[in-house]
Amino acid sequence: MLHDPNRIFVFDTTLRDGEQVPGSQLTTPEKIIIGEALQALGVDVIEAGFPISSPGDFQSVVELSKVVREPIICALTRANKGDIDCAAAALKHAKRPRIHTGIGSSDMHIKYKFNSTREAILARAVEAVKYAKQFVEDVEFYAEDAGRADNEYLAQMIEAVIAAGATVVNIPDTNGYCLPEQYGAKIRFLKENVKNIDQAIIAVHCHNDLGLATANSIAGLQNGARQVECTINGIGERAGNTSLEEVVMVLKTHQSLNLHTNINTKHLYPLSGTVSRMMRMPVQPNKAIVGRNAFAHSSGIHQDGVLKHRETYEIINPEDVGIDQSEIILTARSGRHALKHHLERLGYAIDRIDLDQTYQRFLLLADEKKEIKDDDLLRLMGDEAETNFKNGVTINSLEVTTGDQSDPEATIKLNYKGSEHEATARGNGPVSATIKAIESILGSHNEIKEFNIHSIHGGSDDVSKVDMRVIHGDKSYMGYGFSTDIVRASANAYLDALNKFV
Ligand SMILES: CC(=O)SCCNC(=O)CCNC(=O)[C@H](O)C(C)(C)COP(=O)(O)OP(=O)(O)OC[C@H]1O[C@@H](n2cnc3c(N)ncnc32)[C@H](O)[C@@H]1OP(=O)(O)O
Ligand SMILES: CC(C)C(=O)C(=O)O
Repeated sequence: MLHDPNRIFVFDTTLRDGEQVPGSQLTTPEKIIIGEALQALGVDVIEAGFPISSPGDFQSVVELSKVVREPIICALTRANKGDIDCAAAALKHAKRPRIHTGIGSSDMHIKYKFNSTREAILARAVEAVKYAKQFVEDVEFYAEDAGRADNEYLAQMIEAVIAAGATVVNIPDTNGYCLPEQYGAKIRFLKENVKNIDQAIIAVHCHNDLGLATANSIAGLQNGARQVECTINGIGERAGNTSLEEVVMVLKTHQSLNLHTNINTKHLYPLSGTVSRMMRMPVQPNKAIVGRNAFAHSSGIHQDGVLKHRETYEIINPEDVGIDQSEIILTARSGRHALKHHLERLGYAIDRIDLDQTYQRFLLLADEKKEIKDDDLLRLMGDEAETNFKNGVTINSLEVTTGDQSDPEATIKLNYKGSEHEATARGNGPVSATIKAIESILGSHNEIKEFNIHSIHGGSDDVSKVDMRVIHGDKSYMGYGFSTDIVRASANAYLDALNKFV
């Protein structure tokens, strides 16, 4: 029934299973932003919510259905009429609606959750699919806890729900229990033993309780499943779901699997950041594909290799997932090649430096600090004073008003081109007001790519250190500023960067 037998349909459930993470609940406008980004990413199905669960979730499915028109919009239900009625109502504006209904299929669920029998549960499954079919053509059935279900019984259930009209049959490893070989064999068993299986698409929906969600999903796809259910950053109930970016990049990297998706992988990293911020779920630094360290190299042998030929230590081109470039992080485990690379990047003429001697001094500093940043290198090279304010744009005074009753406002007096200039500006915070005031005097706007505030010792009365990367033309300049006032430290950092090119 599929045009392309090797095409994998990506079913994203960030807004439903992902949103089951405690503290990650989204508002309707947030769901719409993520939904539109998922559409741009190229997912085939968006599971938008569980409409019966709350009026807010119902409304989110309604609103998302109105504006996100390309992917199928799916709503989850239990196997009962009330849930299905509610999902059908929530999907009434969807261009391509799908109801996702289902029930537990393992003896554990049948006995303890439902206090029921296999026969009665199978009958409820069929009834739910038939009922959902009265509202929409596209009905997906989930056999909850299929990972622990008896394969013979599961096959009977799947055959019955396909006969009742299910277009997609989802075989969830709800508790992340299976080994990849077991899960792959389960999908193969269904392919071989369910008579009408070719009338539906098999979906894999794996949880990560043993860290096997991606491996299990791939095993399922290798054995005949053609829809993968996943979430951005792998978020979801308990240890999470299969991570969309992982499964997509496995398929892209291993062309020999001969399976492909419609995902525009360059959107993966930006969308990971959006989801992380909106759901208040930081991405672990070593997370595959989208973690901060996924393309960061910090040990000398690796750094040397990457600098000589990126692919010695990178199986994925960071640009393919929307990351500008890999990072070479200087630590006490770095070698001369990495140090030279950073010194050259900061504009030092390497032929005028005694690299061995600099490297020894670098190691002493690196043993004291976990990471050597640009400002540490500048200080190591004794260069900071030289670049700081060398073109003479300096601050004479800075007054800032801020609070929660009006927009923050900054008035700044700068020494610029031999005379004093004053400007006032408003922003969404005191730092943005100050930067805008500086820019109105200098008559230029520069993008700030990175902006970090650190306290040196830790107290609220501490000196803050601000570093920022300012983009000017096709170059970027680091700026550093210090002050007990974070706004003043930010202004100092901005001017430090500006003075390198003004
Ligand atoms: C594996 C998954 O991720 S499934 C999705 C999980 N997501 C959620 O649960 C979030 C949304 N859930 C909710 O908002 C609420 O739990 C609701 C609205 C669905 C139900 O709330 P309540 O009616 O108060 O029931 P509660 O959640 O306490 O218990 C679940 C009931 O549903 C039944 N049930 C559970 N799964 C199913 C199913 N697939 N089909 C039919 N009934 C089911 C349980 O047996 C229990 O019924 P009982 O009251 O007869 O014992
Ligand atoms: C609702 C189903 C698909 C689910 O989330 C699970 O079984 O994990």
